[in-house]
Amino acid sequence: MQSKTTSGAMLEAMREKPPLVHCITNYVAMNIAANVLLASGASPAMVHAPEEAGEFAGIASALTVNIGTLSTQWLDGMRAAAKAAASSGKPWVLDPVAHYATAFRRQAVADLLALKPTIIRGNASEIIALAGGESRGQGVDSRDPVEQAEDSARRLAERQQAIVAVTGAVDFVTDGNRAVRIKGGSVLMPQVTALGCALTCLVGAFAATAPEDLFGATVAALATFAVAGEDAALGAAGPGSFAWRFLDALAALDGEALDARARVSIA
Ligand SMILES: Nc1ncnc2c1ncn2[C@@H]1O[C@H](COP(=O)(O)OP(=O)(O)OP(=O)(O)O)[C@@H](O)[C@H]1O
Ligand SMILES: Cc1ncsc1CCO
Ligand SMILES: [Mg+2]
Repeated sequence: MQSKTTSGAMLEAMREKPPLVHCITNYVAMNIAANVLLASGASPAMVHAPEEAGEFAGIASALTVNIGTLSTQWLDGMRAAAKAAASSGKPWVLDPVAHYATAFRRQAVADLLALKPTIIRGNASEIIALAGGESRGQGVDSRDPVEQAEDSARRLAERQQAIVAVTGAVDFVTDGNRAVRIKGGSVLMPQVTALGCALTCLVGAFAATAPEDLFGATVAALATFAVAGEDAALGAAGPGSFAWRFLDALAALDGEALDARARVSIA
């Protein structure tokens, strides 16, 4: 890999010193996202009220913002938190859930992009639309292959000066200059709601652990999901048993196994 420290070393470092991760995510995702962070060794806190979100972002080591179940109040909290994170130089991750669906979401994402997220994580339909292309997404679900979003991701990364992660059957990460693909996971993953949202929070956790290598941190989070997803699929009878097996697989994964099994290639 291209980073100085490996994905596995980052996972071990996170477990050694659990980072406090400020997550503003949606109602659907809050529980699974918090459990994903705990199983991976991070310390999640779901804080969205505008009265406290800015203050809390000052305490946490990284922020993640997800517009899945948006309201005006929540958006106020997101803006306050993003401003606080940006002004104190902390990494913050944007998950632009279904931003193409309504005028309210489009405006919200434009406002948040102006606050310069350090990392953007979305599915292929979201990233294509964010770069100005025609996406086939339906609500929160992607209907485009990741390969089709790769050029969009590169353009978006250059325009925003951010790292862009596109997830799907084969994930893609770019900073506009470098790019990698990550294989793994399971077809059951998009059958379990909010796993992508939970992954966005985990990207924040790795970014908090390795703020000096945000590209490597993003790859580490995606590789962690890819390997744990393969393990969880082994005995799963369907999405229900996959979901609990996935948490167990995350908790059981160690740095050595992650490095040995991560399938990351330069794109
Ligand atoms: N067909 C697939 N095969 C393997 N892994 C997959 C597949 N589709 C998605 N994944 C994995 O599922 C995880 C979530 O990515 P996905 O693209 O489904 O997010 P999302 O659409 O934002 O999800 P949500 O909105 O439900 O939170 C990622 O780790 C991704 O690699
Ligand atoms: C189903 C759903 N609706 C709004 S957010 C969300 C979680 C997956 O993105
Ligand atoms: Mg999503």
